[in-house]
Amino acid sequence: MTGTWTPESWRSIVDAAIRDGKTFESFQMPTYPDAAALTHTEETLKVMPPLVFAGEARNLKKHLAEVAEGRAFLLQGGDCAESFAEFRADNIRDTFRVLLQMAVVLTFGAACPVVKVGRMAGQFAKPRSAPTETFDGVELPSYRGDMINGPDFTPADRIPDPQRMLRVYNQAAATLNLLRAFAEGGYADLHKVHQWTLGFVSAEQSTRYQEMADRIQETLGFMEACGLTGDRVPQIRKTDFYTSHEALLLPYEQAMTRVDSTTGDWYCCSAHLLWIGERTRDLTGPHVEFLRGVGNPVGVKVGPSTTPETLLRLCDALNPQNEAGRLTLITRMGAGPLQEKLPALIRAVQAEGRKVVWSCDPMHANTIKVANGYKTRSFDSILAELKAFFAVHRAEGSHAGGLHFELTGRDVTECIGGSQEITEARLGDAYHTFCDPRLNAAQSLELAFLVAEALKEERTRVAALA
Ligand SMILES: O=C[C@H](O)[C@H](O)COP(=O)(O)O
Ligand SMILES: C=C(OP(=O)(O)O)C(=O)O
Repeated sequence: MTGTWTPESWRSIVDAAIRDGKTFESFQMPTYPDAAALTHTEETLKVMPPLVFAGEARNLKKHLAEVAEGRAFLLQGGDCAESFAEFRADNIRDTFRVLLQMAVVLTFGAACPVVKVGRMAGQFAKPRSAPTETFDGVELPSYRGDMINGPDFTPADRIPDPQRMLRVYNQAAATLNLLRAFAEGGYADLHKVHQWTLGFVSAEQSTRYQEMADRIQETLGFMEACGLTGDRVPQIRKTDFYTSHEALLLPYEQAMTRVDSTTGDWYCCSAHLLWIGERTRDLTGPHVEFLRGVGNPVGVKVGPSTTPETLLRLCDALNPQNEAGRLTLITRMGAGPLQEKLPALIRAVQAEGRKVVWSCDPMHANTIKVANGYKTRSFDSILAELKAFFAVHRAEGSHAGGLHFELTGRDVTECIGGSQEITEARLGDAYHTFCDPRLNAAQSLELAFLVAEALKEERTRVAALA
């Protein structure tokens, strides 16, 4: 990856592969049947206002630099796949609220600043394990997310339609508008910590949360008595909230890429942070080529097959200046493989002094299909991977910097276990995901309390060594 980067330089990689008999699908992108309609959509998007400003992406990078240096923690989460059908204000609010609750549990429980990033306002394209799926002897192209084709199992719905990108743009703009209003317009005021509770959270989680909220309320009272009011400490009244998604559908991401007038650098203005998935992190592939040239903070998923050598080459390609906050490595291996593979990866990164954020996605290596046909994940496997992540980083003297969850603020039954004891038999009660199973709000909060303990322990240990 040493050639000149342009927003479209990824295309020459795809074109060369197509000449060798590959297709867009080889790179988890669709072949659009109507090329003129695709071009028209791209040209339309190119002149639309950006969804985020480059300055905001730079602010996020500064916050992530604090994470990379061990002084803060990253919480990233949201839907597996956002959808057109579930686009409603209460869904956005509930996911924002559970992230806010988790962040407050982590911040207060571990006395650690938390950088909040939603898998929201753009997470509409999905890589798939197989290009087609078969039901009752009928084979159709796989659903690839609402940005690409439709979820209904009909030939018409599964045709890739570029118009969907425009709908995504509009939905992302409206979602972002509401998120900004929640984050800055009073909803996220810490004085409201009692009001963020969710009715269906178990009695145990609820009591735990209320007790913590009481203590926060008391602390705020004390701070106010000392003159530290919301006017003087804006973080009490509002919060920073950022957006992210997998940069999978490159025609869309390219069309959303703009030159920042302040710095003259290119930024992909569809979200603050973009990541490359496990299936598309090929060093010579189009996704790495595209993201290497934009100024946003970027992430890359790191599965169990990643070797130390590959990881270092990804660092070279995506963070050649070794800038803290630019690159987040999101491991997703499962507890067992993580214990086996992560130490060597951390050591390689440490030996070369690479500045990265280490985050853990405990969802994607823990997907199972159960007898009744549902795809699910067990709370215990998710927790086991999180514990292994903290333990390995502790053993290697490295900062376990963040978490990446597929979650929703709704009371769904998609993952089994947790204190609600969701069983396989209950999965069908409220299984609404468009792709992979998400933690519900109660399970998310339960994990946040457990992680706060691990984080507090890490911070106490580091403080004792200082
Ligand atoms: O979210 C991640 C992937 O898109 C998802 O796990 C793929 O699911 P599949 O294996 O059913 O294609
Ligand atoms: C597809 C995803 O994950 P991964 O690339 O790790 O499989 C995802 O996070 O949506």
